[in-house]
Amino acid sequence: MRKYKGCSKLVVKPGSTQDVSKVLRYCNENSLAVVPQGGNSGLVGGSVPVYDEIVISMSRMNRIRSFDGTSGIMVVDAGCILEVADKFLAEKNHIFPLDLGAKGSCQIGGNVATNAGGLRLLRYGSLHGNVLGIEAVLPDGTVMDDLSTLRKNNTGYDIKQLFIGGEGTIGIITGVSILCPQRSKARNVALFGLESFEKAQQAFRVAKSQLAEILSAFELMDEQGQSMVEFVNQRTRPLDSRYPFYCLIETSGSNPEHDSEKLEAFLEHVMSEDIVSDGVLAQDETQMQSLWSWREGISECVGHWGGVYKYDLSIPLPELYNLVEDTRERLTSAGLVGDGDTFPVVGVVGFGHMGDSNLHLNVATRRYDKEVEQLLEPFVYEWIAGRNGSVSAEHGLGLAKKAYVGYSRSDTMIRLMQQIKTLYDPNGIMNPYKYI
Ligand SMILES: O=C(O)CC[C@@H](O)C(=O)O
Ligand SMILES: [Zn+2]
Repeated sequence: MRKYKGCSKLVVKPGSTQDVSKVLRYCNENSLAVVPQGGNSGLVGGSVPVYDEIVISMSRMNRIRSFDGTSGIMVVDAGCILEVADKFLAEKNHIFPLDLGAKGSCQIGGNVATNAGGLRLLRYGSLHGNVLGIEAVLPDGTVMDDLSTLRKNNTGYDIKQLFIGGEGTIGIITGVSILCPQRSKARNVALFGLESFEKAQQAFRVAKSQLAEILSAFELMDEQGQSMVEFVNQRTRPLDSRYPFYCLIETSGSNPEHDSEKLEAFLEHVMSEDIVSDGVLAQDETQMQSLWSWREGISECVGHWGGVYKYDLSIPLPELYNLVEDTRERLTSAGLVGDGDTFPVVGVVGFGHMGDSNLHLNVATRRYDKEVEQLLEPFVYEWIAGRNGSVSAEHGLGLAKKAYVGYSRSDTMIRLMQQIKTLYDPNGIMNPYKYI
């Protein structure tokens, strides 16, 4: 996205928790600010050094420490790449409970520090539930060893939760223990086109009741986003016609025949009821990946023209797509959207994890433009606050939303967050200048 440019004279790459501890102790004693960095795949600038902070890269701490096949609990170093862990688990008939487009480069420590949501949350829940234990180094070098593998542990405040989504502001995660589900025997993917967002909601309702326990993803794409993927990747569309909306659903269950019958029955039902206009069911793994690529490709393809204003928002479902329409209308009526170099905006795209009410609003531009930015912010955040949504559903706050946390959190909660920050990091060395 190239929006945030970091600036640092020093990158340190610790090889162990003890190394991290020594580095932090030294930095704390000498008031040197640090930025923990995982795979650097975040979208809100959370791992970017703003002035001259020392980057602490976790890439050398990349081991899988242990896996227990009976409980499904895995313990990894923070710098372990998500895809490496998932491939390891595949051999053991398990999966990592989190999956996202950047899996080939993002690191588990970063995923946990940002409480990444991703494509499987609908089925497996958030990291707040799946992470069982954390090993972290506090700013003064103390190692907080809470690498529990217990599923139940009701012994007072659950401190590790502060590190999940804490964005490296109170300490550095060095190890994670996580509950990994059994890999499903059957996986199916279908993509379908719909005439309206109202119909997409109806399809979701039917999917939840008919596919129930096997539904593992319900994703939304709009035509603007799909036409960008088609243009940038030069691909032939999976459906013969174009529709204003598309949904991708995935099922993961234990019985291949039962699951495909269920999905076929679902498709038949929604098509005969005129909820869905057309649909395709992947016949093999290659086709499943191909259908997923129409969804996963959007994030990158929207950046093809130069810049993207990205918003990651939680919105009550019935209102979810209204924001895209309102934003499109706002920028269009200001004369900023169109073909040709004179228009800064190429298109306004909405997509996301519909099953989690999580919208990704992306405004694709030819350049970063003050007028566009002023029309977008604080408009988008005010719009969200007016609907009791969240200004960050799954990407975190980082630098991008530093000024906007108040749209989703009360003064009391912000004060408590500041007090927690001061308690853990009295010298303010941990990932400063970010949201807190
Ligand atoms: O680029 C975005 O706005 C979203 C990225 C990611 O969270 C996704 O769901 O594809
Ligand atoms: Zn997402």
